[in-house]
Amino acid sequence: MPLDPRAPLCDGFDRAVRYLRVSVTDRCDLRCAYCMNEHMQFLPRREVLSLEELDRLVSAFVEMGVTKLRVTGGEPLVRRGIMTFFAAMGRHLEAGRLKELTLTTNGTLLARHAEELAACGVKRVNVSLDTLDAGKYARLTRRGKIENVLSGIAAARSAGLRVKLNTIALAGLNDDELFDLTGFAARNDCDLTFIELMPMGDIAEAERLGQFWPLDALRERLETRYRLIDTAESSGGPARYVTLAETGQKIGFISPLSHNFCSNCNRVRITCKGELFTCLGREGATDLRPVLRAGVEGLALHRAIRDAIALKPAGHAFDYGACAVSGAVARGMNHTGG
Ligand SMILES: Nc1nc2c(ncn2[C@@H]2O[C@H](COP(=O)(O)OP(=O)(O)OP(=O)(O)O)[C@@H](O)[C@H]2O)c(=O)[nH]1
Ligand SMILES: C[S@@+](CC[C@H](N)C(=O)[O-])C[C@H]1O[C@@H](n2cnc3c(N)ncnc32)[C@H](O)[C@@H]1O
Ligand code: SF4
Ligand code: SF4
Repeated sequence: MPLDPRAPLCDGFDRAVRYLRVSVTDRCDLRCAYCMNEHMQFLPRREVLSLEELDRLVSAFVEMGVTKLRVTGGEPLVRRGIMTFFAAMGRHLEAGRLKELTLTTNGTLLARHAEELAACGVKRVNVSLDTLDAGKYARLTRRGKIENVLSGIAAARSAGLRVKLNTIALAGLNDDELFDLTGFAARNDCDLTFIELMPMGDIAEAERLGQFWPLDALRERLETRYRLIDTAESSGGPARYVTLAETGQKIGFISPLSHNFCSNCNRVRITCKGELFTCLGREGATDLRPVLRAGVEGLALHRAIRDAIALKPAGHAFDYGACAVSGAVARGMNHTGG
């Protein structure tokens, strides 16, 4: 008897998968030093799924019980026609199948698209911003202009979108800006989440080790100025939240290295080539593109997705020793979508 497509997607560790992250392009208008090589080679266009194919693929996951969709990349807003994809996904929100449609962006093109995103049903956006210093920003991103991100954040707020800032904790880069970043988030009514740097992509080991700033140390520094109140709040993601007693603002910590959260994982990822990665921190994917392009989706696609998720790994193996990184993944974050 055919399996009910709405039967919960579950892995071998009894973790229900309800959250899909889709990397709609591996391309980006920035070249953040911790994410990609300066001379990054992007995928040839023929390898990338069309927006119509991505729609069919994502819709299969929605039919199978995924309720949260995050669009990411590369930089999702550089993909031509991407607003038609958001508009198309809006139909799943209207039908009540999706509870949340959202995106993670570097913010450079947000000013142009914020109103339209809100019209498609997006309620909040995550904007990556690691420094408030224009010079540092230009160096870190190897080309970015911080004013574009700042106007993107302002436009998102004017469009009624809730903004969460994502900041990678980077030793020697933003460890002197902790209170500036916290103050900026408070003044602009943004949530703020700090993230530990993961060993992914083509970055030299010594550079990774030098940049890593564990969030326990960041938290200790935050405590020199604020009283941190732990909260039980969860967005279903890996972040743990505190409230700053003095300002009432919410600060999140995503600590894959120092506090592994894999046992509660609820997510899988698809790439713009149609690969299904069931774990961000492991090599190995299932190629769904041939099934999708054979025009036999329906049951065959559902079965391929279900079989892959059944084999989802327990978690990553990232570790920073005193002088070596282990468990690193060669695939860049822009490929899988962060
Ligand atoms: N190891 C690991 N890191 C993750 C995972 N999901 C997100 N992250 C890290 O957290 C960063 C921020 O993720 P976001 O895109 O803001 O997504 P989120 O934290 O799930 O978002 P919310 O829905 O706001 O909770 C990513 O860029 C990754 O660095 C995951 O499944 N595993
Ligand atoms: C790969 S980007 C894709 C979306 C968009 N371009 C952006 O920057 O928000 C998603 C997130 O991954 C984070 N990221 C990239 N490389 C990382 C790494 N090695 N460890 C942890 N997070 C990383 C970025 O800071 C960003 O917040
Ligand atoms: S982190 Fe995002 S903005 Fe920076 S290079 Fe990677 S994909 Fe681009
Ligand atoms: S590393 Fe893998 S198992 Fe752990 S939270 Fe991320 S995707 Fe889930």
